[in-house]
Amino acid sequence: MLGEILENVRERSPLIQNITNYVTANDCANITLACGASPTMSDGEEEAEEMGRLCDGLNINMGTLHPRSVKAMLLAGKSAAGFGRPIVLDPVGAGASTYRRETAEELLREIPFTAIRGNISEIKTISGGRNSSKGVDADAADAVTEENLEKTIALARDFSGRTGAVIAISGAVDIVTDTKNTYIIRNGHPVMAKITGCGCMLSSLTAAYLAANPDRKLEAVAAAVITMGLCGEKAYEKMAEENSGNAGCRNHLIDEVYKLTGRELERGAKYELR
Ligand SMILES: Nc1ncnc2c1ncn2[C@@H]1O[C@H](COP(=O)(O)OP(=O)(O)OP(=O)(O)O)[C@@H](O)[C@H]1O
Ligand SMILES: Cc1ncsc1CCO
Ligand SMILES: [Mg+2]
Repeated sequence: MLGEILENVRERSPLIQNITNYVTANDCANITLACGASPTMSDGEEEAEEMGRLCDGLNINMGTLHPRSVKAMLLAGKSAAGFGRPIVLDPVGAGASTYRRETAEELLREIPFTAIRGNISEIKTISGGRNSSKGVDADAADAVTEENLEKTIALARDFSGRTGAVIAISGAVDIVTDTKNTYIIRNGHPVMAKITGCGCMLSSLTAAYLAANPDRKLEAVAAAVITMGLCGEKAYEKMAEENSGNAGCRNHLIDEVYKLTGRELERGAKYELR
């Protein structure tokens, strides 16, 4: 079932529009290709509306915000929504500045997101109006632990109810939930927090998986999160064999997504569904 979701991406090869940051844009484009989809990274407001129509899915990432990109996000988001395309929000560093927090609020007001994917600090900020963060990375004090797992699931389910979106919280433990069902995912490796853009790449994957599986939203987001975690584990093994660093690991990560089969995804998945 989860494997079928990846196979559908390869079969249907959806076009994914990414309005994203300049730090990790190239990695997002390559991981989109690696999973079998096709990326476009254009962020000009002049073509945003047309791109929103042309694409099969849209990923909006707040990593390096400025007024022109925000205009493009709003235009593309409204256009994509009008054509029923799935739209993902990655609220990068939402708590780091007033501009980011207010932009996240505006995007949430104006665009009906299909999924919202962020680290725990970002999701806490945009779900509760809290105003703190450690830049674009999760604050260690927010980490999801076995002790606060239930509370975190409740927060994510409540946020899903208020937005209508599937909520994905990434970290050592990943939570993917709608209002009723929750995947608790334990794939991944700590080295992933040392590669900038693992979260950004995951959001691009999420848009691709959703676009190819529009009727299985929760499963599609969970399959994307498991793909990223599992390929992170495989990439770490290669990194350790080679004694390379985080840049080598980043390349292996993209390669592992390229090579992953549906069957391997199912075999390697470590999750509990509640
Ligand atoms: N300590 C960890 N153990 C296992 N997997 C992890 C760990 N930290 C992050 N990951 C994995 O890394 C990926 C990205 O999650 P993370 O929460 O670091 O995103 P992020 O903060 O948005 O990243 P970025 O903004 O750099 O793109 C997810 O697949 C997650 O499961
Ligand atoms: C480091 C960084 N700064 C803005 S976006 C980005 C990539 C990770 O989110
Ligand atoms: Mg991020």
